Order: sequence, then structure tokens, then C-alpha cells
Amino acid sequence: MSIQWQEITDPQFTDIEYHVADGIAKITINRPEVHNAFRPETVRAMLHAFKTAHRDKSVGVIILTGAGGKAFCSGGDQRIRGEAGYTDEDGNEGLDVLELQRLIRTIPKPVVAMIAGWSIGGGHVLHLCCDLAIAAENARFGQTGPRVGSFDGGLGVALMTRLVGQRKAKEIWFLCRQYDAQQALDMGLVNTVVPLEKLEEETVQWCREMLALSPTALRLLKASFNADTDGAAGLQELAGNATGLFYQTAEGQEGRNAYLEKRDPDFTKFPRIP
Ligand SMILES: CC(C)(COP(=O)(O)OP(=O)(O)OC[C@H]1O[C@@H](n2cnc3c(N)ncnc32)[C@H](O)[C@@H]1OP(=O)(O)O)[C@@H](O)C(=O)NCCC(=O)NCCSC(=O)c1cc(O)c2ccccc2c1O
Repeated sequence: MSIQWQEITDPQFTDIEYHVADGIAKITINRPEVHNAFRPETVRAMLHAFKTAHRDKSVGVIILTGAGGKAFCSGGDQRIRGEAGYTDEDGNEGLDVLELQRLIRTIPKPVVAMIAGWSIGGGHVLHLCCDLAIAAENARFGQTGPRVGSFDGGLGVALMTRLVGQRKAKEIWFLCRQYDAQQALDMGLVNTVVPLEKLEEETVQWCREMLALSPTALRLLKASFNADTDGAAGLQELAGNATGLFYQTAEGQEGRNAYLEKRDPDFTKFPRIP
């Protein structure tokens, strides 16, 4: 089934495109001239786009991709890397990419990386942060940090290790080799590989399958998978979801009502379920 994307324009969508259709939001990094390397403005735009998709109740699944068919993302734009970080057009140093990584993981909707071409460096870490990854046959993966004088020892190490195991993760980081789509599939970096011309169709099909399922179950599953990796912050997300569900019960509402009505709460009618 084909999909008719509607582009949403917003002055804050610098360097990216934002489309919606049929319950899916698609965020596209649009700097193909540098293989979709990101600069501070790109990251700010992606933060805004993910927050927009989070708030939009009609959106159930989010796709993250890159424009042009030759790259998903090649990480930080090395041309604007200053003495202590990446510099925006106003001369301020700082890249909110760690915040973006966390947002992709905490947003309570599945995020699917749709990867054609290069997924390299900080771009590769963004792909690791996504919940699922669909790759085209031309996709190539790797880290370059130790070659270009950088490293991501946070989620870049933790998630890579969870996905491929410590031996392989150390190989990827220590040798800075590149891996093709089949190798990425074999080591568990991606979920499936399809011909480039089928990439969007296959990704949308995976999204549609998830959209047919319980949003609350998917939400809690995502928080549960993250809790295993994210320590207290992961438990905070999972517990926040539990509180949200509890608010929706008569028992939770009895506490609120009693407070507002200035009376003692009556919890005797609620069973202690074994
Ligand atoms: C990705 C490549 C291997 C592709 O090689 P190929 O030969 O196919 O293409 P070109 O090299 O000719 O590229 C075409 C064109 O794009 C420019 N370009 C590509 N990537 C970048 C980039 N990242 N920054 C700037 N420009 C880029 C390239 O120069 C060409 O332009 P011309 O005008 O010269 O034609 C290869 O391109 C490559 O190796 N790219 C660099 C990849 C890289 O090292 N990325 C940065 C790694 S560090 C990083 O991303 C990073 C990000 C974070 O957010 C962190 C957060 C926390 C800790 C660490 C972080 C971190 O390390």
C-alpha cells in the first residue's frame, strides 16, 4: 500500500524535513552534500521534530532517515568542529546530540531507523538509539571516532555492546572498520536488509504492523527494554508509565477526589489483588 506523505513546515526545521502520514512521522536529515552530517542547528531541529511527534496524538511510530539515498548520517560535521566542540552559525560551541540520543530512547513511541548508505560515527550512534533498524543493501556502518579524534563512550559503547556483544563492539570501536548491510544483519545491528528501492515500503510496512498493536503495550515494552540498560533513569521512565496508568484507575482517582473534596480517602473498596 502506497503512502502519501504530507510535509509539515516549521521555521525550526532547519536542515531537516518532517512528514506525516497514516499515523507515522518521518524525520529526514537533509544535508546530503555532507552525507547528512549534523551541526548544532540540525540537532536542535531534530529535537524539535521528535518533541512534535511525541506530542502529536495521531502519531504512533516515528521514522528517522537521511536524504539522498547515499547516507543515513555521517555524524558530527567536522568542518565546524572547533577547539572544544561543534560551533553553530552564531559562534556558540555545543551540540545537543546526547540529549537527542536520550530523547529517541525515552519518547514513548517506537522509533525506526531507515538506513540507506552511510551510517557512520555519531550517525551510527543515532541508529543504535533507535528501536528498530531497516537497512538498504547499500548501507554501510561503522565508527570513526578514534580516527578523527573523538569517541562516544556513553550510549555509543553501551548500546553497541548490548546489540553485538563486547568483543565485536570493541572491534568496531578500536579498528574503525566499515561493515556492509549483510554483516550488520549478521551481527544484530539491523533487523532486516532490503533492496534500496524497497526501503521505504518495507519500513512503512513494519510501522503499520506496530500501529495495529496496543500503543500502551508498545510504550511499556520500550520503557522496559530501556530500564534494563539505563539504570535509575530507565526505572524512572518505567515508573512514570506505571504512575500514568495508575492515574487512570478508580483507585488513583479516589485519592485525588478525596483531597479535592476535603475528606479521608476510602480505599477499602479496592482489592489487594494477589
Ligand atoms: C562517510 C564516509 C566514509 C564516506 O566516504 P565517501 O568517500 O563515500 O564520501 P566523501 O568522503 O567524499 O563524502 C562526501 C562529502 O561529504 C563530506 N562529509 C562526509 N562526512 C562528513 C562529516 N562527518 N563532516 C563533514 N563533511 C563530511 C565529505 O567531506 C565530502 O565533501 P567534499 O566537499 O569533500 O566532497 C566519509 O565521508 C567519512 O569518513 N566521513 C567522516 C565521518 C566521521 O568521521 N564523522 C564524525 C565522527 S565523530 C562524531 O560523529 C561524534 C558525534 C557525536 O555526536 C558525539 C557525541 C558524543 C561523543 C562523541 C561524538 C562523536 O564522536
